[in-house]
Amino acid sequence: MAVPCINSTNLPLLGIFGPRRKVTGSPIPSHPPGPFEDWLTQRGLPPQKVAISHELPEGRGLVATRPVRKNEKLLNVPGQLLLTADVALRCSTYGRLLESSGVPAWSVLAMFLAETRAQPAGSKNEWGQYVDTLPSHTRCVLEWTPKELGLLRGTAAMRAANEITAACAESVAELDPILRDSASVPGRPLTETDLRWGFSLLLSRLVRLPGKQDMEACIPWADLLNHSPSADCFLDWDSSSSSVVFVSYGQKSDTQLLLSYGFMPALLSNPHNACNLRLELQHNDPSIDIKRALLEEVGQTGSMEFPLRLDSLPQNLFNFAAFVTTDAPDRRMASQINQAGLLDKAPPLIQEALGNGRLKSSNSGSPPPSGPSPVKVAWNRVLRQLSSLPLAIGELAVIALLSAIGTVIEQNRSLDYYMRNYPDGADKVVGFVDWQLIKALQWDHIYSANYFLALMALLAASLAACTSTRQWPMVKVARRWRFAQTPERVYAMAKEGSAAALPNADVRSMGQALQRSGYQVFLKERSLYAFKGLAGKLGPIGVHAAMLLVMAGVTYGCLAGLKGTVMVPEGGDFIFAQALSPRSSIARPPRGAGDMLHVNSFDVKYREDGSVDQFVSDLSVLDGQGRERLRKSISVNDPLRYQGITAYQTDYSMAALTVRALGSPLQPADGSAFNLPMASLDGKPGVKGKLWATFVPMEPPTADPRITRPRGVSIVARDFQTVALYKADGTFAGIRRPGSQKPIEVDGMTIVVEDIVGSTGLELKVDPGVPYVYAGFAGLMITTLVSYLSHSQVWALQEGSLLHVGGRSNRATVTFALELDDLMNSIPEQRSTGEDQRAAVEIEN
Ligand SMILES: C[S@@+](CC[C@H](N)C(=O)[O-])C[C@H]1O[C@@H](n2cnc3c(N)ncnc32)[C@H](O)[C@@H]1O
Repeated sequence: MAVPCINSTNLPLLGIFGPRRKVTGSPIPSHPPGPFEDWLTQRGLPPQKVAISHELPEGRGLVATRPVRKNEKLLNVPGQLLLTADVALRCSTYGRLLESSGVPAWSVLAMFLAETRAQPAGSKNEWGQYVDTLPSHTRCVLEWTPKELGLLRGTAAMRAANEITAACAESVAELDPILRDSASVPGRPLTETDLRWGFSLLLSRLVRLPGKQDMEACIPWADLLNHSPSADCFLDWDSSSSSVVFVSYGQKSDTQLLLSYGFMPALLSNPHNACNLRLELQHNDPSIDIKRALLEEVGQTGSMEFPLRLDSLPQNLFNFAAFVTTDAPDRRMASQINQAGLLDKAPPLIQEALGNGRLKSSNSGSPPPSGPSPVKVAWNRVLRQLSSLPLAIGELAVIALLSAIGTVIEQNRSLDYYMRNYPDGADKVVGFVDWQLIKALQWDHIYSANYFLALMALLAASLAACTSTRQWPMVKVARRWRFAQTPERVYAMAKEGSAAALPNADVRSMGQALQRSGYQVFLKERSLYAFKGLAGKLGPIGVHAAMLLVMAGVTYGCLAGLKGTVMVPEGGDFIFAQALSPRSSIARPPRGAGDMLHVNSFDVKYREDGSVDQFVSDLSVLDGQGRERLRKSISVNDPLRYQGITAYQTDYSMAALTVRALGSPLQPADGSAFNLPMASLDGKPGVKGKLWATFVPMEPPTADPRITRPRGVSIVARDFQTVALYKADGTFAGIRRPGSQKPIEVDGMTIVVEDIVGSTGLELKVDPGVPYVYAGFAGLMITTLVSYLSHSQVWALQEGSLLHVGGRSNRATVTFALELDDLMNSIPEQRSTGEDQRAAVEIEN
């Protein structure tokens, strides 16, 4: 007699051994044997220690009829009582159709149950007696109305319910052609409802028998055993009297029992009740990349699901939680995530895990590690906050905003300038910007304002923190040689990459091929690890370093630089040091600051249409002895550079008007030309744009107190091309081109405008940060390009004549897959050795 030997620890339905512990309960009467028991006996069921009872809280079930010893066999079910798919195919009217359709075992059984149920009484097949005892409803999810299903909305059970109903619908659809055929068979034609009943019966009764290669079967008699979550795997019983025989259907959660079996254990009575908890790496974790890389090494991803049960917690949940929360992830912690098992005592572990983030499970036997010092924890926290991406983006945004303000508002001008251009009161620029606000917020020198410099320092700290907490550890991980010791590891490492098993291939040939393609190859016995493009991992660090260099250069330039503006008339000169003022107390004048700058000439070049083309100053640098050290004509965007000092052409002015004015008391007796100083009318009421003016007196100065304003001709110039002359009474007299020698008679004077003497406006700068800024930008360009290099890794493991190869790349994955394909194709095929052939024969045998 074949006995289905079922162990309840890995089996959904039955246990056949006695209980591990006693339970108490009132004796429950068993049912007197009826036709079903007779049928069972006819089919070889031996006398049992249990009997059917119909008066159980769970409905029908089995009760023990005498005391059962611990580990005693409880049920003996003969082989001919197993209703398997093979048996069903043999007994079914649709056997051939079912066989040729290739539907799975559970569809065959569902069809057979439905078919048998539909057969008319008296002409049922040999399993009719059994099928007639089956309940017409199981209350499993397949019988729920859409409204009832809707109650699950928003719960994890909804997904499971959908999966079950979808699987059933798919199976029913597969059986549809056979259903249609059932109309031609004697008896009632089968409907989808019949089939669904069959499937719902199987959901609650089908057993998988591990001892019989996981064969699926319905087992009359044994399938009358009810489930108890506290059955302690096998049975609950009362040794004193007939007791209810319970079996554990397996360590099932309430949801599983509700959906598949149509009942729920009493609240909190099911220690196997579980709900899945998903833990993920935190997106703002500065170590997220390194953690991902470490998890990949151990074949995990950044997200894991853990079944939470009332009685125990999965050990690796804590190890994963510790890994997620730690500031110092390492390989050892990552490898502990794969530790299987359950913890019985969770709370202290939880505290420790979340307290210091470096928990080891109590099962490991060793005392928990002491953890990092509070200073280190605080330091790590600061680093983590600093390296947060949102913070860095915020810093950059504020710097960009302040830079925009600095671009719009002229920098380092006089207070007078700001008072004139940003008046207070009703004329505030854009309604709120006035000179007081500009001064208060240091917008007149925003790039050297203390808060701007502090912001730059903060950004620098963010970049440095990101480099040390994220990028450098990533490089360290990438530099490690990681050999795969099993084929599974090869394929796990190559996850989302390319992998293949090459027959008759040699790991050394693979190594040579990789080497030829520029990989660095490491071979350890049968295992190979190769990589290239490590620079791609270093690139981002270089980008950060270059940005830091640029920022350091800018800051150094701001603090240690000197600055000044001068307006020098043609022929005039000045000593650099006199015009330069330090930007902070640490600024030192450069070596050439004691030398002199002489303006040989200043010229304005005009286009044909009269518009200004360029301002050109011819400058000479003279040393203490008056020797010319450098001469250069500078123009806008083409400055003079001398020993760290840069002189830019930025402005111009009119210094004097050279005239001859016959009739004026200023006219020298020899009739030669003389200079009249010109004054800027910039900012005067009614004046727009640049305007200069001078005055030619008609009379000598008088001591008469009644004459307060001398009389004379006003000459006004907007550019170097023309001047306008106005009579003493203010009326317009005429226009003249300087140098045209054309005289004009005004108020009794004959005036000839010879020339306008210009002044060149120079901006002087000493910026010791410039070399660093340039170097930083050069580095930025190079490292940005380097960052785009792919970091590719390949693993290979020799297993007999089979070579397992896997690889992945962080960029250009398609190109990498093609490259790896080509490499694998290029490996010469090895002839199998005699040993390999022997091994193959043994396996076949
Ligand atoms: C394998 S059968 C057990 C025998 C079943 N009571 C019968 O009368 O045929 C599984 C079904 O029994 C019922 N059942 C089993 N254990 C139960 C329990 N502890 N509470 C309520 N119903 C239970 C459920 O309807 C379940 O779908």
